[in-house]
Amino acid sequence: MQEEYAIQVKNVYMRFNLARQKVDSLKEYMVKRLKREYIRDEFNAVSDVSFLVEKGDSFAIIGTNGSGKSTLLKMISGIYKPTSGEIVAHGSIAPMIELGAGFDMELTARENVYLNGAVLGHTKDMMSAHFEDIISFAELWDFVDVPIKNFSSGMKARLGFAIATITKPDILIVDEILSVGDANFKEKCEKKMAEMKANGVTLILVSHSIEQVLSVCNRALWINKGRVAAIGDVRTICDAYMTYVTQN
Ligand SMILES: Nc1ncnc2c1ncn2[C@@H]1O[C@H](COP(=O)(O)OP(=O)(O)OP(=O)(O)O)[C@@H](O)[C@H]1O
Repeated sequence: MQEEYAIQVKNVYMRFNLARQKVDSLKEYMVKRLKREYIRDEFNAVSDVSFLVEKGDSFAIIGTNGSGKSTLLKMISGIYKPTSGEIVAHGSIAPMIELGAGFDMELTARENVYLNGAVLGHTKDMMSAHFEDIISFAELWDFVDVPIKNFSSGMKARLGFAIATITKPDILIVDEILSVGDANFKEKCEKKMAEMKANGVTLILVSHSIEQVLSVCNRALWINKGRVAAIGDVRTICDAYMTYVTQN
């Protein structure tokens, strides 16, 4: 793989097993399995997906509900191992994928900054050095010693985004979670993403807001039923996707 690429995804598949019937106990499960009555449906959430993200690109992944966007992001972040295929990433990755991932709901915002920092591979000193900036960006000074189980989803997203971006990753992966933020926070995040972009950070963004995708990204992948529908310049791909959505 050539070094100008931040991420290479090659012929990637992700297969899930779905239980067809409800089983209430382990005993019932074992009996059904022995009798071969327990049937599982296998399906590919992602099928034969290949693409390259160049260093410094802001790359959007768009598609309808259930098309495989989050599954793809989880594989790129190393949360899921592809069933087959290969993913190579050059550089450190900060994933902001699931709201609250890397957080302990019983701990305070202050404690979670250190916990989440450790999950992302950063030292305590590093997190202390950035602590004030993180809380300021998230605008959470009034809640810094409150357990985050009492936070709204927008407050959790603010904290997660502030931690993920303060540590200057090479590749920032942002899933739909920004959608829970209010208009002011969304604007702040977009500004921050633009600043990171200017500093050469590669961004991968999943969003249902075509407006946001067009304002933040330069390239896009449209994924449909787990397969690549189209890939290229952001405007061309968004136009094709919007035409498809309005016709279906
Ligand atoms: N852990 C899992 N086990 C089984 N099926 C799963 C799992 N995670 C996702 N799926 C299924 O895989 C498909 C793709 O899901 P995914 O969350 O990647 O879609 P998405 O494009 O991110 O959707 P949305 O826009 O609704 O967030 C869906 O049919 C979903 O039900």
